[in-house]
Amino acid sequence: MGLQRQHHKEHQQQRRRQETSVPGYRSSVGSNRCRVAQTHQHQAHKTEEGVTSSTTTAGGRSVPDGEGELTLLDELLERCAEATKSDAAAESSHTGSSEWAGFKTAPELLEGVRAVLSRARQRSRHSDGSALAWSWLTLSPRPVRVAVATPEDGRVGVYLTVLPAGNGNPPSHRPMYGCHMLSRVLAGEVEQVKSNSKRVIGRSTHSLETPVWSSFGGGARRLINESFQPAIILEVVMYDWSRGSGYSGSYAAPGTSSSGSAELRAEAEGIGRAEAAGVEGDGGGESGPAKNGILPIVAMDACPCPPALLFRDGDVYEEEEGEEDGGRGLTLVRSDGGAVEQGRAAGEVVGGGVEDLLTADGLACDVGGLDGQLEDIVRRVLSTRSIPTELRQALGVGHVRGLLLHGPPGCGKTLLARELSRRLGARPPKLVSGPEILDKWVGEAERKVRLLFLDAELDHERCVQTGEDPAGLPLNLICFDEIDALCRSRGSLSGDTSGVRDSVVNQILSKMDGLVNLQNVLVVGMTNRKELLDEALLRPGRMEVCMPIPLPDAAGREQILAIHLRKAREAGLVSPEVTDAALGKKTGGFSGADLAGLVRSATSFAIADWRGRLDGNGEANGERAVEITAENFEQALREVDSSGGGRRGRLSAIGGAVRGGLARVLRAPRGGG
Ligand SMILES: Nc1ncnc2c1ncn2[C@@H]1O[C@H](COP(=O)(O)OP(=O)(O)OP(=O)(O)O)[C@@H](O)[C@H]1O
Repeated sequence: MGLQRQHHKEHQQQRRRQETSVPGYRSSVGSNRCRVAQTHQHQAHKTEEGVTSSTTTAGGRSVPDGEGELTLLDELLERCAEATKSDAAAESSHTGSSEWAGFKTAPELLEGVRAVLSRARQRSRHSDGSALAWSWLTLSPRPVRVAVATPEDGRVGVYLTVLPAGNGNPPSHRPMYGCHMLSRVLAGEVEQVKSNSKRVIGRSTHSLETPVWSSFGGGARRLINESFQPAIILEVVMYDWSRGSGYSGSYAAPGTSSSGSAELRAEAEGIGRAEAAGVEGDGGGESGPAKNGILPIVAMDACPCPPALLFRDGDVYEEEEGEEDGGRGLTLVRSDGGAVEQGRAAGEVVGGGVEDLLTADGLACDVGGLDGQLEDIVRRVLSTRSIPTELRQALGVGHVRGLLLHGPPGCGKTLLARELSRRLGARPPKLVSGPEILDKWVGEAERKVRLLFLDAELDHERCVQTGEDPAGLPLNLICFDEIDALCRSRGSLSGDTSGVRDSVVNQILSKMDGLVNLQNVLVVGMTNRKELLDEALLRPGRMEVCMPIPLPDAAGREQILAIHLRKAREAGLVSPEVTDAALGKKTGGFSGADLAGLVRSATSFAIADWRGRLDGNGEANGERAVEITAENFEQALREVDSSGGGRRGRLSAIGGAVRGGLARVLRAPRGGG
């Protein structure tokens, strides 16, 4: 108690200091909404997995990450304390959630949760990997999961789910079978959790509408969560391992189940063992063992389970229901009491995305000059994903899991990958750049790589456990820009970073083609320096399809110009004398980026012309507002050419070819050697 209280006290002081140093920053429990909104403002600036992180924008101000996290954590603690009190009162008056309390009572659970949160707060003072869970809570729409063990055969999983604002949430939750679940909104706009459960007592059916806690026993439930505001929801899943139910997460009951991601489990349980052995500074006190019958922590990590895994589309649930006491469900009700409708998660295309792309026209509208490449990508990478599984199995082929886009800068590699992921990604795509992954902390880069593959692995694991057909799994697209920064030939570097890079290469290789044969992953790598890549990465089964993305030819340049002039043309702001064909001929050696720059430059000349024509009243002398003319393009060509456009593209293409040739020569086995 002592040390923990001391930490808490210190932190309260720190928070008070924050309040005075950050204008407008409030910390009372009543300011939850503001806090959560801030949290999500931060989140909006993040890349997946919080790969880059420096500051939080809170109401336009800059707040160091750590401070924001700690304050949020404190607040959750306060909330838990309040909840414990109110539930204790409810139970003592027999009005609370005691019906499911045969397993553990709400106050006891909350005590356990509080203990976990307290420890997490202490740990988050250290800038080591274990603090990641909390930074993740504040940065990610995915839940942080804290697993709390009971001394008997059961285990209690605690999910803190951070829901982002708006409609981009996964719409429904998938329960673990045979679990009991409770949920409470700890902070945020969602104030009421309404249970749709129906229970038959005697001859009458009672609808259970508990405003705060909801309990569930196995089977399906639904979380309808479109268009509500950000919230942090605490869910407690009580799970009896001994029943061997179909729990689909990454934790396994100690000593059980050989399926699934052993690595993840090992990682989680590794932390757990360390916790149980008191390796990480516990501080004793409230979080000591077996308080209220709950061992406070077995494991805590940045939760690998995205809501999309736990919570799936409601329609799916309708099918899975049909148990005797069906009709279970969970509806989140907006704080304004408004209707909450069911919706699909943003970007949830699933399967249909592949079908749509099969003509290659779907992509061609935004990416120019790469028709041949698009057709090849569709044929080599996507076609197996569009045929029935039986046919694919009869053909004896697996899916291609890796695609490498390589070529000179500015020719559309990143653009193509983005378009692919936008149109194809059933899961929100993960786009990271190689240098972002590298980290000064030992093991951190590898961990970031593992996290990138986590969703796919968990999906896969769920299929293994439930016997579902993995062919129906949504595709996880992982894009590494500048992959040469990560996957250099092993042993080619010297100095401090060489070991890190080598083990990152190993990590990526093992994820792409490891023991678990993930069919639901497509890794897209992009590079200007293919010759630097580790050859093992390029072998079939890994980055199997290597697609050159060269400088566009005249026809390609026409297409790209048409794309970049499309909007202005539609608005009637481009002179008819400007033709893509004529411009295409004049821009030999230009990359797509050069052409985009050319259009921007011509537009700037057109705007300058228009401004020059304005009279004193701001009227453009009766002429059309802005018109991009052929003359503007001539000016732009002179400007862009003098700054190296085109020439740069040509040189870089020549440089690439020379480097590639050299690398091949150097790698070739020496004759007679
Ligand atoms: N084929 C293309 N079609 C349309 N626009 C293009 C094309 N190629 C490049 N562009 C334009 O150039 C910009 C930069 O291209 P992109 O970042 O995709 O190039 P890249 O090949 O990934 O370059 P780098 O290797 O330097 O990262 C794009 O956002 C787009 O505006």
